[in-house]
Amino acid sequence: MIILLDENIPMAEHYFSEFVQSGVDGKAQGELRFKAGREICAEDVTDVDALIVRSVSQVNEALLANSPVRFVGSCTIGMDHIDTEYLDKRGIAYANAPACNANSVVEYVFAALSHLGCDWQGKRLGIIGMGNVGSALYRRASELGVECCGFDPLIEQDRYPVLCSLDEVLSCDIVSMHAPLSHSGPAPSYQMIGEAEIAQLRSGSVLLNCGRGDCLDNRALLDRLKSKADLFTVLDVWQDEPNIHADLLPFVNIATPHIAGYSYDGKVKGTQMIAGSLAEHLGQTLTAGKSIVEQVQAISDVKGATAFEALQQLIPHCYDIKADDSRLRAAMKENPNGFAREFDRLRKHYPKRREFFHFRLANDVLLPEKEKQRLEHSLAALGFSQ
Ligand SMILES: NC(=O)C1=CN([C@@H]2O[C@H](COP(=O)(O)OP(=O)(O)OC[C@H]3O[C@@H](n4cnc5c(N)ncnc54)[C@H](O)[C@@H]3O)[C@@H](O)[C@H]2O)C=CC1
Ligand SMILES: O=C(O)C(=O)[C@H](O)COP(=O)(O)O
Repeated sequence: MIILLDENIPMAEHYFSEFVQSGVDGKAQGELRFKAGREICAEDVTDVDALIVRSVSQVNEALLANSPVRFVGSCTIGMDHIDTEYLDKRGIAYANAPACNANSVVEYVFAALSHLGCDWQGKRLGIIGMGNVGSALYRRASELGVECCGFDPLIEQDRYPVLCSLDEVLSCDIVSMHAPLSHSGPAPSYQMIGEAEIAQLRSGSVLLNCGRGDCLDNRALLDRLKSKADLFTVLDVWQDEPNIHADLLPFVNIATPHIAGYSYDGKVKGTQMIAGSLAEHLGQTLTAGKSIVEQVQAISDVKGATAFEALQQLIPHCYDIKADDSRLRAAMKENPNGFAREFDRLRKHYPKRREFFHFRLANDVLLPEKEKQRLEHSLAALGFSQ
């Protein structure tokens, strides 16, 4: 079997080699091939049986019309790059990796708020899209005592009493976008947050987009930020990636190159899930074992006069979102004519980022009793090891 994979798939050999194992004569019965996701084209798949991609490869008729591909796997949550209608028509099996990096995105949101100095206690959080990511964010924020509500037109309210109108979400102190991209259907999300919705955002509120760039009208956002810089904005996803809008970047408080879901744990889980789906498609059982070494790292020397200040010190030890932001700005400054290349380069060479459960606070922070309790509770709610 010949498998073509996006080169940006960690542990790909570990999980996919068994599909091209040696035959009786010692020769491999197939091949794993790797290519940059954005460059995968029709000529690459003329003899390929399975195609394993990430979000940057457009999988559609133009790519697959003359190929024998029977299985497409995307090691991502999002599926907007896959023309499932076409694959259904051709009888090509496909799979994505639901929730693989949902925890990574949730941690990104808290890292961003912490970096902005936005103490979530007493704030209202509005979530757009209450799927795996949105509901995980909802659960975690609720445990932290944050008042939350969510907008999701595709879920029945009876199933989820926290659901509310988009207007209500937009009136919150923190608005976090986690909708998938869609252009049609009952609730198209393409530019669902446009000029009118942006105008509804309260002065001093925080807007985060960690879903898809096209759900937010970047031009309208820039207009608002230019006329009144009264919002805090966190953009992980952008319109027209990787050609992000250069003029928007300076107005955004935290800017990252679509890496909210890039924890190593989340990415490897995506690889493993898709290898499992391919095995299932082939009627096999995946034999590759777990590839990640679980280790808890102790963090000490954390200080602060409040629980939030202590968290502000602790979180960057685990995930330093400011470093992601600085790398993006520095790369764009150094190479103003090569934004797209820099965006992709940062994604390809993304440092290994472990999720919060790999860390534990090792020192006693000198805090008043009430703050101490809040810190302990917050550490557990955020998923740190004890
Ligand atoms: N920035 C990043 O690195 C990452 C981004 N994502 C994006 O986040 C999206 C959401 O991920 P999950 O929650 O795991 O997906 P999911 O499929 O579990 O849930 C998506 C939810 O959004 C809702 N929805 C659909 N259209 C909507 C609309 N117009 N307005 C509000 N809600 C709408 C759906 O009903 C569903 O409940 C993915 O589709 C992907 O595009 C996911 C992972 C990482
Ligand atoms: O899982 C998703 O959906 C995402 O947005 C991915 O984390 C994005 O990563 P790439 O697929 O673009 O590497």
